Amino acid sequence: MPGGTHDDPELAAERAYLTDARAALRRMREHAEAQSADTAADWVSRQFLESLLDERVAALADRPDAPLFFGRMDGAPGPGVPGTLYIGRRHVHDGAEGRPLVLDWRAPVARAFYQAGPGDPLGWTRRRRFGFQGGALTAFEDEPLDGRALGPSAILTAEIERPRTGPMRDIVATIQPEQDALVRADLTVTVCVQGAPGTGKTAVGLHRAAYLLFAHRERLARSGVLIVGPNRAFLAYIAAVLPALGEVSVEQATVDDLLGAPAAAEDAATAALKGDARMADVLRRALWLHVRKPEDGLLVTRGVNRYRLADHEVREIAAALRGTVRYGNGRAMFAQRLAHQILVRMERRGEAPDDRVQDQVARSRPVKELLDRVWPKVTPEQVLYRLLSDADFLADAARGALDPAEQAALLWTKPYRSHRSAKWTRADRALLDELADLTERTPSLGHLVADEAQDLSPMQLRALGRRCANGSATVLGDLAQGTTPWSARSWKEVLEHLGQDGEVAELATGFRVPGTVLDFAARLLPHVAPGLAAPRSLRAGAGALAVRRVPDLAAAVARAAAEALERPGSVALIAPDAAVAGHAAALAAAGIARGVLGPDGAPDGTDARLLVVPATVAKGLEYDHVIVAEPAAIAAAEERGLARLYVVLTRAVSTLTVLHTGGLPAALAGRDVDAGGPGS
Ligand SMILES: Nc1ncnc2c1ncn2[C@@H]1O[C@H](COP(=O)(O)OP(=O)(O)OP(=O)(O)O)[C@@H](O)[C@H]1O
Repeated sequence: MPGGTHDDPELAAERAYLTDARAALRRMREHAEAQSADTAADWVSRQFLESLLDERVAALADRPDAPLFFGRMDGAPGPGVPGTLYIGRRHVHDGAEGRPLVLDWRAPVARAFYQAGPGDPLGWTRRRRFGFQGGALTAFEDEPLDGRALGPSAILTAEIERPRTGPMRDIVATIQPEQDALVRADLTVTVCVQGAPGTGKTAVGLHRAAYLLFAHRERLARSGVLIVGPNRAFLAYIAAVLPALGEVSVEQATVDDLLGAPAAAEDAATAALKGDARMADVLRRALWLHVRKPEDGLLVTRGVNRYRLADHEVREIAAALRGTVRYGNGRAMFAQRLAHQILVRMERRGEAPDDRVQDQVARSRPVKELLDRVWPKVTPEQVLYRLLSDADFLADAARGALDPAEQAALLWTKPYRSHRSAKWTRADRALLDELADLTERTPSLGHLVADEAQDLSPMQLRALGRRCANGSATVLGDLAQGTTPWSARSWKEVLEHLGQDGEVAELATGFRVPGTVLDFAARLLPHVAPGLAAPRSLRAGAGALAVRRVPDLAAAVARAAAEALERPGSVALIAPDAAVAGHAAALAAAGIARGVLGPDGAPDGTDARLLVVPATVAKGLEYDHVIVAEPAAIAAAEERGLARLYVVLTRAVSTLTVLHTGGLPAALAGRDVDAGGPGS
């Protein structure tokens, strides 16, 4: 029901309202700018106040490209709520009377904009959505909430089909009811979202972070919010969403950023074994094997006096602590408890030592020597080094957890000279993190969002779980897009490894991928995730798919790229990793400007509209036009190659062109595919 043409008086009234709201925002900003930090009592407070005021002024900027409001609700919702509400990215009020002109989309009353429907209008009679071009209000669309069935929203469809240029955009104007329910889930609740490609999981995770920061600003400002994504390209792609929603203080990181980048690679089977949750027990035992049974007592001399603890007393103190506290704390407590017993001896002799004496004894040479024999200081690197290089030590630590063949697989074939020269792999990094936590507690954040979580190993999930142990998490992913040998088979297990109780929700409507393309990719589903239902797309996508057998791949790629570049929006050629350099060179030779994403997802600095993307980096990304070169080679390149291909085939917003020379993988082939689509 699109409404509002250019000379419509109602559209003119809405434009006038926008002008008023912009003027009010300008006044709010001027007011904030006029505030002074001079009232601060001291220099430190002044600095703090100045930065707060700067932040406030920045938050009140009127971004010309981002509409100040995008929706309006009319009706009689109940006492205390105005009959008309405008919903936007932030609160705007009329300075003189404090009258709200625009309501932040995250405010509780704004929920109706996303949730009200003919079945449950929540007291409202009409929802209006606004269409903008640049910063100008150009159209509106009304949806009556009086029981009549709603047609699809033209503004939503236009928003989805708007060509992609640059990084991911926010979706505040068009969040769908089932997405909104996840975005607004309570801070205490861990939400786990299973969703097919393009159902908006990433968007939901980012908007949930923004919502939680609004609803629990103080608490989360203290404890922090972290977004974890699969690689640099993905983080760069999503980086602009939260700042556009006014949230600049959310940390975004890859697992490598958190745990340390790998310095060596290893085979998938070993990595999978190291990522297995059984390693947690092995590591715990390996660390505690360093605590030895005390053989001797303790003799402390102070001046002419000597104080003695019998060997059995020392043993009792060690035994009481062993395994009940973190290793590092245990060492400190062992020293203190020994010193305390010495103090008791002193008191028995009529002395009156104070706490300082206990500290001195705890730091004394005899206590230190005993500590080094019984409860030595060890670093995570020392423990893991020993575990991976000393077969007997590994056998002790892994007894009952790993069989002999698994133990043999863990040992380095060529051990490093020392723990200092060891080159740690990505899986080792998670083990080191576990050991660090067994030694000293990892601080917890308030909330953690983990995207593409299906790819994380149990040990990596445990590492993330530690970082939200006193908070909650939003876990996002798709079991069908699991491409690592340790990819999750069930969300229940993922939540268990993360250490969080959570509800699993499913998003079923695809917003990115046109229907014909999604149906084509879904042929792979029975092979990659047999339990999952085929996703359904919001858009039919006639003419969006072309699958061509070609005699000369390089020539066909160049032709498809040139055709795609004639259309608006971003273009990607996704190819097997090993073929990326060849395609990049061939395109350059054909005179077609292109950028290349590196193996870690870092762009090469060129700003060409066509990007050559290695298949293993494409996860989470999207482009208007996607060309996939040689799907069979993508499928054959790795153990879960069909899942990788499923990811690759679901990156397109408008068109997908699949080019192959030697046939498609059997799982994908069908009689109807070598025809039609873009450019035919
Ligand atoms: N409610 C919505 N309104 C408009 N666009 C939407 C909506 N939900 C999702 N989208 C768009 O659909 C696309 C896919 O969203 P997103 O990347 O969050 O999906 P995803 O489920 O994480 O996909 P993948 O599994 O492939 O990583 C994005 O361009 C996003 O902006």
